[in-house]
Amino acid sequence: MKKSLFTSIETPEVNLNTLVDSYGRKIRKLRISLTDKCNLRCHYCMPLDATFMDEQRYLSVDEYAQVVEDLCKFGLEEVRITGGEPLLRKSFKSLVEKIGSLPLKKIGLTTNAVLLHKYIEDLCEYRVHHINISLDSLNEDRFNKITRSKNFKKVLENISLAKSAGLNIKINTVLMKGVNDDEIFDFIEFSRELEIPIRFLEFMRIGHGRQEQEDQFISAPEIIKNIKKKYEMNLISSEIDSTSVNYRLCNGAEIGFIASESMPFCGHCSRWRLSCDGIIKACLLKSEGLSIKGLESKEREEVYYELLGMKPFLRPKEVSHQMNSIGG
Ligand SMILES: Nc1nc2c(ncn2[C@@H]2O[C@H](COP(=O)(O)OP(=O)(O)OP(=O)(O)O)[C@@H](O)[C@H]2O)c(=O)[nH]1
Ligand SMILES: C[S@@+](CC[C@H](N)C(=O)[O-])C[C@H]1O[C@@H](n2cnc3c(N)ncnc32)[C@H](O)[C@@H]1O
Ligand code: SF4
Ligand code: SF4
Repeated sequence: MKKSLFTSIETPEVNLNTLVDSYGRKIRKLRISLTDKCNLRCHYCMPLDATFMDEQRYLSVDEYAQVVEDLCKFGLEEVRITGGEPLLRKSFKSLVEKIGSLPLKKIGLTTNAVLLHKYIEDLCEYRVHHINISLDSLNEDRFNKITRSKNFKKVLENISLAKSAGLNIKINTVLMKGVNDDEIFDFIEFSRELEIPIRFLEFMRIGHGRQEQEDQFISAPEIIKNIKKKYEMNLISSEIDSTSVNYRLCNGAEIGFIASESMPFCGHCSRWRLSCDGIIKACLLKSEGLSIKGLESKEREEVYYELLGMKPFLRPKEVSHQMNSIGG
């Protein structure tokens, strides 16, 4: 691994410290996982009898805020709250209240939306305005089968509620061959009608569904070819470190593709992750990370310095850990 560096550009007025690695990737986004637990059991993500860590190991609200505050000094701009299911965390409200007071440009939440109705006001008030919601089927039976739950109506209701409250919503849909790939055009219509962008995620080789991944995988280029038979697609410009490539269709729908398998985006990756037990990681697909729990300010800085050298340049092939354990 090449050595990494902090850059420091000082002027009389400002002190711009940024975290830039030796490949020129600036760390400006942090994903924080609030729990590895979940109230659903999406079959590609976790088994029915999943086991979770002891809550005693969780970071406290102050510990999360400390790391975010540290990183803000080094140029952090965005935080996305995830899990497991982040809305299960009992201290969710105090966490967003604290994070919302920090100098971040954008705060997001990735959720299955089952409990979203409880927190709409808090999200609006504490600047958590970018909500990505997982929805893998528009068919109730199928949704319930994929998630091994009975929450379809609640999730749809909560999507509408969040949209009416003025939150920026995006839908995340993992497309799986023989499971939900016959719904692509229904999803496009749903997105157009509700005026909510939808992103189709490639089924990644991570988590519980790794065995099925090979059979059920459909690549983004394959889906695009299919959609082009019906709609003209115009590329929309996105931030260079965006996970998705986005298009406007001729019917007005905005759709995107997160093609982590067929078109990895590691070259512009700007993300670090913080797990609920205080392990800070440079990559979603790497097991290695560094613990920041209980460290003093100077020691945390040393951890950030070391982590800069830990982000792979090429997408790792073998992944042994679960998505919910690191914050998907
Ligand atoms: N390989 C890889 N996949 C990622 C990364 N970040 C997100 N993803 C994938 O993208 C999916 C959706 O991520 P979201 O939680 O919606 O976050 P996002 O796309 O970064 O969110 P925006 O802020 O809306 O751009 C995740 O479930 C992963 O499958 C990453 O750093 N590497
Ligand atoms: C791990 S979940 C955590 C947040 C929340 N529970 C949710 O479902 O949005 C984050 C995202 O990861 C996606 N995901 C989980 N396992 C995946 C896999 N093997 N391939 C692609 N996406 C996956 C989910 O569909 C979801 O959109
Ligand atoms: S994808 Fe999200 S909602 Fe589904 S089991 Fe995993 S953590 Fe839970
Ligand atoms: S695989 Fe790792 S390095 Fe590549 S984009 Fe994802 S988190 Fe970043």
